Amino acid sequence: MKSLLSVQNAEKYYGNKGNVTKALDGISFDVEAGEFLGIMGASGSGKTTLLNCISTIDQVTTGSINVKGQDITRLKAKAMDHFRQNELGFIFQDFNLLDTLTAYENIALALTIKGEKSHLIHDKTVAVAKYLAIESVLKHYPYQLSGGQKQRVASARAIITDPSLILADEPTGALDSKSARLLLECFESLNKDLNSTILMVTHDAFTASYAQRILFIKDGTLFSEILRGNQSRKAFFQQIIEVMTLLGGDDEHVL
Ligand SMILES: Nc1ncnc2c1ncn2[C@@H]1O[C@H](COP(=O)(O)OP(=O)(O)OP(=O)(O)O)[C@@H](O)[C@H]1O
Repeated sequence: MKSLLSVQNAEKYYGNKGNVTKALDGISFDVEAGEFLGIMGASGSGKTTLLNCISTIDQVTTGSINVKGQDITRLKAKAMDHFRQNELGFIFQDFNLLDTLTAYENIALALTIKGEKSHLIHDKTVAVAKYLAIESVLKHYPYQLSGGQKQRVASARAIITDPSLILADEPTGALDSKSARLLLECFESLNKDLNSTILMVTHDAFTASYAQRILFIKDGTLFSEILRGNQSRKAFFQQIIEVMTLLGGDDEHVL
């Protein structure tokens, strides 16, 4: 089966002669459609750089990144916009909601920009909101929402266009543990019920334990990979902690 995402020998250098940082050092991996993949690693290991290169916010120095067979490192500006709009959904640590728009308007924005018919926008927005249990707050502005509600609005916004790939960067970073659990259960059902492909960067073992597979990155390269398989989430959590210990650090440093 062909991969949805294929990263091959990706290298990324920052800086210039005499002052070069190698943020990605020849990393390669594949993600199948319908996978829920976690990416972990110590601070500075290259997680955000990797996510930024996949999302075309940044560009690899060498190597290729294929999404649905298309090398996205070679896209021209217009094709890149199209790729971002149609293939990707973004979820950020700090929500990135527009403060002057209601939850409904935030969620519907991508469809509004696309020029979809308003009844279709309405039906889709309400359906997605119901799915994420935020239907009752659709008329609220971001300042009227809890952190957990904000992140579920942001998640609704990310999935409303049915993207091929959902990219989440520390999605639970600003949430209390109850809201984090609720959000991760939403991710789990998105992945199971709707077959959404999720790529989630996190430093948190609890958050990562909701993924099916985890890549551990060290110094811009792949250090280890573990699969949840049939084991319970708790057992997987323990396995994650063990790899984090091997990576060299405690909770505070390995992340
Ligand atoms: N724009 C930049 N210019 C120069 N160096 C950079 C830039 N962005 C990242 N780096 C460097 O690249 C390396 C990888 O950084 P990156 O932000 O990808 O790590 P990370 O794993 O996401 O870290 P964290 O968990 O702390 O967010 C680090 O050494 C960082 O200092």
